[in-house]
Amino acid sequence: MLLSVSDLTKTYPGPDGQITVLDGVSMTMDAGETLALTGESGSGKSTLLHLVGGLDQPDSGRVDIEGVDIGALDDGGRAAIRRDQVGVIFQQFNLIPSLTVASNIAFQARLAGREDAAWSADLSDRMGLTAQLTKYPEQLSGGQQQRVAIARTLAARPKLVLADEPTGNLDEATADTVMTLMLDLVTETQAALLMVTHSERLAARMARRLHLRAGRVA
Ligand SMILES: Nc1ncnc2c1ncn2[C@@H]1O[C@H](COP(=O)(O)OP(=O)(O)OP(=O)(O)O)[C@@H](O)[C@H]1O
Repeated sequence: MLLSVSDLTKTYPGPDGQITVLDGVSMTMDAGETLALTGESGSGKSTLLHLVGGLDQPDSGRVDIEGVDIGALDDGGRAAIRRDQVGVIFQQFNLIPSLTVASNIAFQARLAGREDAAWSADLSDRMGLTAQLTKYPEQLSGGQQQRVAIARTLAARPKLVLADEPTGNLDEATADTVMTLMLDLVTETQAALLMVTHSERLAARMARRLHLRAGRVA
C-alpha cells in the first residue's frame, strides 16, 4: 500500500472555539491508483491534501506513506519525503520567478536526485511547452504556467502526486487535454494521483472517488 490515512482529525480556531474540519477520515491508496477527492466548498478537501503531503500536522490520526508514519518524522524527515516521494500541484503554481521554464521543470527533479534531460524534454514537448523553455514564468499565460507546474512535478517522478484543482484555471477543452496528459503520464510513471476537483467530468475520469461531507467520508 502506498498511502494509508487513519482516523485523521483536524481543527482550526474559530470565533466561537475550535472548528472541526476533518472528523475521522480514513482512506488508502495503492501505487498507480487515481482518486478524485470531491465535496462541497469547505468540506475539508484541501486540508486533507495538505495533511497527506506533510505540509500541515493533524490533531490526531496518522498518515503513512510507503509504511512510514510521517507524523513521527521531524521536519527534515518530512521534507525528505516531500522531496523524494510526493509531488504537489496547487492552483497557485508556485513557479520560481527567477528561473526559466526549463529550469523550473528541472528544479524538483534535481532536488530529488532524479534529473533526466530526456524525460524533461519529453514532458515539455507533450505539455506543449517546447517554445516556452527559455521564457520566464511571468511571460507565460495562466494555462501555460499551470502546465509548467504539472511538468515540474512529474519530472521528478514522484510516487504520489497530490493535486488541488490542477486544471482549475484552464478552459474546459484545455483542461480535458491537460487532464488526459496527466493521466497518461501518471500511468507511465506508475504514480498514484490524489486530485481535488469540483468537476464531475474530471472526477469521472479517475478510477476511484472519495467524497467528503463536513469533514467525513460520505
Ligand atoms: N488555516 C486555517 N485557519 C482556519 N480555518 C481554516 C484554515 N484552513 C482552512 N480552514 C477552514 O477549514 C474548512 C475546510 O477548508 P478546506 O480548504 O479544506 O476546504 P475545501 O473542501 O478544500 O474547500 P474549497 O473547495 O472551497 O477549496 C473551511 O471552513 C476553512 O475556512
